[in-house]
Amino acid sequence: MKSILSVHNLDLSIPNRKLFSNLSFEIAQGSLTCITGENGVGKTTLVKHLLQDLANNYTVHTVFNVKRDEVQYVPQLRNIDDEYPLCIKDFVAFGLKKRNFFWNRKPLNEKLEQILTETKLTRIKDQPLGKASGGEKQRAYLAQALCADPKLLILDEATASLDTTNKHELLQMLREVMQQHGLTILFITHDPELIEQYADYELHLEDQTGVLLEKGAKK
Ligand SMILES: Nc1ncnc2c1ncn2[C@@H]1O[C@H](COP(=O)(O)OP(=O)(O)OP(=O)(O)O)[C@@H](O)[C@H]1O
Repeated sequence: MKSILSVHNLDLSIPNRKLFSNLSFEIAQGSLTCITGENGVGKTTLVKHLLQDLANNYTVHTVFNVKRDEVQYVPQLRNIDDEYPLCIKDFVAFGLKKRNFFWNRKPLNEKLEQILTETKLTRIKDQPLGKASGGEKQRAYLAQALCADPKLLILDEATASLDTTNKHELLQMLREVMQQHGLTILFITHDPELIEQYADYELHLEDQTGVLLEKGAKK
């Protein structure tokens, strides 16, 4: 197994509480791993800590086979209210890396349209994101993250507010884009049905430690 991330004997505390003690696990490249555990166990804190180590090149407890700008984190909460003015396409385009002053618009536009197609947003791309449904918003967050060409994509409770149909649609989409873009995905969730159907692995966090379970989702 080629790992994209390995964690060795990590201790992690917040003020007045130890979240993890001697936590060790590896994440396989090209896999979809669900991170599970009770509310407050430390899933989000762990992910944020790993990203900090990566950004600071701190390799005592964590070894990454990606660079920080190859990782996209889609957070649990966003401030997108009904009045949010940007249309879906413009919101998604924020993910494009336009570092070069002389960047050529045509390939970037083609890439944007391709990602809008993959995330089934083409039909509604000119509508305001603020008026989009929960499922459409999640697809827009995913599309924006894909525009940055990540190798590792981390989604925090992306299905929490979605109905069953939309949850399955998002996970099916994730498996498709995973293959098309050669991605590795970490997906924080509480949903056992989604884990059984779509995860290759489950990293279950409990009692200050974690156990990695093989799930073997359909490829
Ligand atoms: N900066 C901080 N200062 C103090 N406490 C914090 C801080 N960040 C997180 N916590 C606490 O750490 C614990 C773990 O929080 P975290 O959000 O990582 O849990 P989680 O497993 O992602 O939970 P959920 O499933 O509810 O999203 C919680 O009790 C939270 O209140």
